[in-house]
Amino acid sequence: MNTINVVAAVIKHKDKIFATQRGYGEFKGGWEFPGGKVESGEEPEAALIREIQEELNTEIKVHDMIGTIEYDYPTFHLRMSCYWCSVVSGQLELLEHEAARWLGRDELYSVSWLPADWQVLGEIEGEM
Ligand SMILES: Nc1nc2c([nH]c(=O)n2[C@H]2C[C@H](O)[C@@H](COP(=O)(O)OP(=O)(O)OP(=O)(O)O)O2)c(=O)[nH]1
Repeated sequence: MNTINVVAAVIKHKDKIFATQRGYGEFKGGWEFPGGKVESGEEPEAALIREIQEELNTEIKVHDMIGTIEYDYPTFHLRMSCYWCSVVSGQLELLEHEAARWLGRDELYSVSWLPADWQVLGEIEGEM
């Protein structure tokens, strides 16, 4: 099965994190951390900065890695590294997503996350 390498931004502000709802494709309607595929030869942190600029018109700073999810979807294997991030400049405009929410610790499980994402929520919850 082919593996896709994805990076995801867990953008934190005060005690909330930013979740987005996919606006298109196979997983439309599911909630995720914004990000996307790492291009060949690209450093993960640079890929994440690029993706957030493209999707949200916002410059971020990438902090520590939270963890790497490994998940088998029916047609591909996902390897997704998640990083704590903060906004440097920009307004988190939804250029590709359907909706977004700032979630507090007690609201973390209140959206329909993509299947792979559940793996990392415990880690995030523990560090919020
Ligand atoms: N960005 C992101 N993708 C996730 C998450 N959870 C999860 O299973 N995925 C999956 C969905 C997609 O199959 C894949 C990410 O691909 P993508 O479509 O966002 O990547 P991209 O922006 O480079 O996309 P494209 O140009 O190919 O449309 O990872 C998540 O929290 N964030």
